[in-house]
Amino acid sequence: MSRHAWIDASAGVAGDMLLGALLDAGASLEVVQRAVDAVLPDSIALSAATVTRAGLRALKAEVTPLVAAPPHRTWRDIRALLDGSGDALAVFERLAEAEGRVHGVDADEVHFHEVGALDSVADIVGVCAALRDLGVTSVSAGEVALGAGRVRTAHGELPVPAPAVLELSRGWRVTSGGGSNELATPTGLALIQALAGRCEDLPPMTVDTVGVGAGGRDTPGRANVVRVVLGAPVPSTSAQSVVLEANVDDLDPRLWPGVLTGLLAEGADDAWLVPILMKKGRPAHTLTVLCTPERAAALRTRIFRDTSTLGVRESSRTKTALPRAFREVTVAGGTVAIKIGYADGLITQAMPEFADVAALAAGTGRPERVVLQEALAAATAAGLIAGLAWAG
Ligand SMILES: O=C([S-])c1cc(C(=O)S)c[n+]([C@@H]2O[C@H](COP(=O)(O)O)[C@@H](O)[C@H]2O)c1
Ligand code: NI
Repeated sequence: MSRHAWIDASAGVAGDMLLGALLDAGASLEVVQRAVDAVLPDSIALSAATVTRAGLRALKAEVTPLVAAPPHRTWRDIRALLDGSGDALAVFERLAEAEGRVHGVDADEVHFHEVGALDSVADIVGVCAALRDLGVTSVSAGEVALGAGRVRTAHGELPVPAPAVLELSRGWRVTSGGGSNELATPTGLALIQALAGRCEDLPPMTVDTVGVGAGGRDTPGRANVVRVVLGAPVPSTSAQSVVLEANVDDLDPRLWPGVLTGLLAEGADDAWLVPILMKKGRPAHTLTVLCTPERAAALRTRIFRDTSTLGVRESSRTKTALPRAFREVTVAGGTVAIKIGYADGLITQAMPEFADVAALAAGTGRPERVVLQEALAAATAAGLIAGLAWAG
């Protein structure tokens, strides 16, 4: 089963905020502590406390070092520490690359100060363990607020967004978010960049859990929190389609119906002919086939096999398909399937399947148009009324 986590970092993000949000969403503190202990034995105590931030309840993850951290650690040291924890390693690799670019040194030689401290290693290992514990199979995140002003660090005073944060923002939608505080830390951004597959506003999903994680500061007027929204992703209704086309002027016209039937049998979503006037004034047809990228090769071969064309044009299109469902209605002499299209959960289209109408008409000896009218009336009586979504 797939479970999606969407991260709302519109008020900023730090490692401990994200950890708090995932614990609030139900990740087990014991499981997370065990994962941290495996990397940093007897070094970190994790706890969580309910707090409020600008009037909102949130969970504050506390990451307490039990030992003094070594003053300088290179990426090489930390890589050895994280050996075997693939996702945490990927997050730290992002940090190392960003720090390397900022300080003009090779990633392997980066010396971490605050960022490599025990608590950020614990944040990263903890967030990865919490996501696993929650059964999360995919992650995305929205625009990230970075903050403004200046911050005190081991490098002295740095402008906000901190240089490593800006490096880690490449390719992501960000904003200052107003105010004059640091809202996103390098660890927070690295977690998002390494774990979230894409930057997007809240995607279509059936939400089951919301977790709210607190940052350290309580700023009036703006809740210093990260939220995670967990649920089942709703399959996308827009998909890539392929269009195959050929202009044909020399095929015996009696062959065309069989060509179209054969293409549909080969897996085309649709196939049609448009009469055209070609070069040299020749009457001809454009054959168009719509299909999924997976079926394109077989359908191209079929076009070459069944028609006289010497070339097939191919282009890629985005297709938006409304979610659809079928309901059966009963009319005199049998049943007819009604194909229903939905937009935002409302019925936009409810149409009897014509193959059912034709079969019933043939079987009962009644005109197709009468069976069609009966099926439409039965659909309306069943509450399947098309056009409601467009009613204003
Ligand atoms: O430790 C280092 S090298 C460091 C570099 C930078 C740069 O932007 S470069 C920034 N900082 C600041 O450290 C704290 C802690 O960050 P975490 O990611 O560990 O939460 C934060 O204020 C950074 O701006 C440190
Ligand atoms: Ni730095």
